[in-house]
Amino acid sequence: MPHNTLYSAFEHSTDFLNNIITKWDFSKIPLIVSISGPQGSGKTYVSTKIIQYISREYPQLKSIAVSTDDLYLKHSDQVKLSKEDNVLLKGRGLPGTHDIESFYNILQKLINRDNNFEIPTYDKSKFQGEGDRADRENWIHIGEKPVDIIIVEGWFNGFTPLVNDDEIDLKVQASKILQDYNKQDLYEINSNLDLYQKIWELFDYSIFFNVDDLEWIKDWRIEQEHALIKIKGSGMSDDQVVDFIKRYLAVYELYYKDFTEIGLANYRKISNLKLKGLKRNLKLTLYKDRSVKQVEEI
Ligand SMILES: Nc1ncnc2c1ncn2[C@@H]1O[C@H](COP(=O)(O)OP(=O)(O)OP(=O)(O)O)[C@@H](O)[C@H]1O
Repeated sequence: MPHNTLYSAFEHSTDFLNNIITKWDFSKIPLIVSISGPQGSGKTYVSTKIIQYISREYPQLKSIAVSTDDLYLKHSDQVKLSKEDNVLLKGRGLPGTHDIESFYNILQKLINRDNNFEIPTYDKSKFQGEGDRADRENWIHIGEKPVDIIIVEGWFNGFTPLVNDDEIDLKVQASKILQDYNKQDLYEINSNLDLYQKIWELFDYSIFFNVDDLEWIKDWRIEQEHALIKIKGSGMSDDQVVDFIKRYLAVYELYYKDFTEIGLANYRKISNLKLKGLKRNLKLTLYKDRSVKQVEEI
């Protein structure tokens, strides 16, 4: 593949995927690809373009994109969770705020090639921005034809928990951001993350965005909010954005560096011999303008 940094993240992603799609035996099992990257790095942008590309280049294949955001807890369940002490779980976003069982069951249905069912989506504008599951007419409807390619987009896809509290304590010692939080709260996030591993294990391949400076997330998020204010007339102030992003930064401090070094750790057995030699992760290191600085397959 051309490791050309003039190519966009989308072009690198489709090069990577072409290699897999042309060898994949779709009569056996659908292909599940994770797209992971920090807030604002371009996951939705790239996923959407990939889906359009697949329907153009491989019209016989049916593809869908789902986001882990779609499986946030229903508003009533998030309200219950927010009443507990952990400040990191007050509001949607972090490990522990998703309906993991439903998420897992949906992926299993897709793997089993079920048809005629629906995948929930999430409406962030409900309850004055607190969000809730969207109305049923806005869910993804899987029709008669089962799905061949599933893109699963999520900001902490593939993150693996630290093995014990001592490891977390070491991270806390090294991070000012983490020192603002109660250690028990961090331990709880870590055990919540453990519950997502069975979902990550269903991912066959992973494309992820690596950034050199996590401070960019704030600027990207501020940029998004300014765009929203322009369109809708309201949105968060810059200070509110900084406050909002703080909880997320704690999770990056705990797991991001480790994840970007190894990529997706566990995986479903790939039955197709033709695919055995292919690396499972496409790591795209981005510049702040989201152009590609470095391309690695790991
Ligand atoms: N490669 C790109 N070229 C041009 N614009 C881009 C590119 N990638 C992303 N954008 C723009 O940047 C903004 C953020 O991108 P996007 O919503 O895809 O990020 P995200 O990672 O899905 O963020 P979040 O986790 O907040 O949903 C969008 O306005 C998008 O159109």
